[in-house]
Amino acid sequence: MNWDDTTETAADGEERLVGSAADGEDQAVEAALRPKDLREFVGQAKVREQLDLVLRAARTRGAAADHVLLSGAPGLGKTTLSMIIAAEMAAPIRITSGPAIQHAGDLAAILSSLQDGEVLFLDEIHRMSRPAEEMLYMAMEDFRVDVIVGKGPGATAIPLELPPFTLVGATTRAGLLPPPLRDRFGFTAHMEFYEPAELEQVIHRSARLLDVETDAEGATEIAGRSRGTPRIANRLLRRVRDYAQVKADGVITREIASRALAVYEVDERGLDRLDRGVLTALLKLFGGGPVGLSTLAVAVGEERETVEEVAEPFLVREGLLARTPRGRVATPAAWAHLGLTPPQPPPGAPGGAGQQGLFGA
Ligand SMILES: Nc1ncnc2c1ncn2[C@@H]1O[C@H](COP(=O)(O)OP(=O)(O)OP(=O)(O)O)[C@@H](O)[C@H]1O
Repeated sequence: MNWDDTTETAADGEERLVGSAADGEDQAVEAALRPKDLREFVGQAKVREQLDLVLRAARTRGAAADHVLLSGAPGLGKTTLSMIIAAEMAAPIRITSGPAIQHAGDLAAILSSLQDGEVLFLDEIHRMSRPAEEMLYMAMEDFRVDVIVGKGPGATAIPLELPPFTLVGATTRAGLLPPPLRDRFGFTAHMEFYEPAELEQVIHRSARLLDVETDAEGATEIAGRSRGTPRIANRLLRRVRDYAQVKADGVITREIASRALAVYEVDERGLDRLDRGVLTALLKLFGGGPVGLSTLAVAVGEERETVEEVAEPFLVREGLLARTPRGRVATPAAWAHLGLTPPQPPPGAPGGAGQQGLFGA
């Protein structure tokens, strides 16, 4: 699977309980829920093992760790890992993001004020401006930047020595990084979506920190609806906690989790109202497709972009919908998930209406 295709937009987290970008409430509580060291960090076993080696080796040498590139969808723990890197190196951390660095001078100001060994976390590194990016090449490789003073023919480059530092770049789109930038990272890790059992661990840990009692089945129920993403798991946990406290005795069981998430219209597979609306239209109005994106969007009453960027990535990832050259097509799993029966082909016809794109004879 090419995960770049399945990355949700930053906008989707604003109103959706199952959006993977951080909303205001997430930002307020996430600091409290972040694991503080590699042992507490759940899942991503290979990344943890490799990073542990990189950091131990750097500590042994008494040097700053190699630059680290973390790629993966929003909410999988890139910011958390960057903070862990700083903590494990007993180094301070500076946090900024690509869109905040539009001029090379912005970057020069940050780099020149770094302390020896400091970790610089650069989120959305693929969104930095080109001049800043070029300055970063030299900074990463030689711990030096050329600051340009003046303009036109009289401009001069003044070299500026930097202290050794560790750049941790994070991106949802590793494919968009220019190769010269990608090549300057000593260690690159791709974060995968989490398995349900790993999300259960995240939920139990967060429940302990939030002081809410959760039984094993309650955590399983929430994990199954969390779309492989710790941020969503933590958010659903908070909504289920509200329900448990208002409508029950405060303890999260399977029954309570499932009743709470029914209120929020998040189904047992993590689809919300928008996702189900798209699937329902595709199945009921278009016999499972193929149907063009614009037609589907009109049928759902949403913008084309909303269907394409917000709903579809997860439906594709879940194997419920396929994007084909002839249009959007539902898979057999989509029919099963909504409890509907695919139309049968008339006798002698090659394949059913809903199956033409993907499964036609
Ligand atoms: N492996 C993990 N174990 C426990 N909690 C985790 C893990 N990964 C992420 N979390 C929790 O999920 C939330 C989101 O994590 P984080 O902010 O690090 O994601 P991110 O990948 O940086 O997202 P974005 O790309 O939107 O910045 C945090 O509250 C964090 O505590």
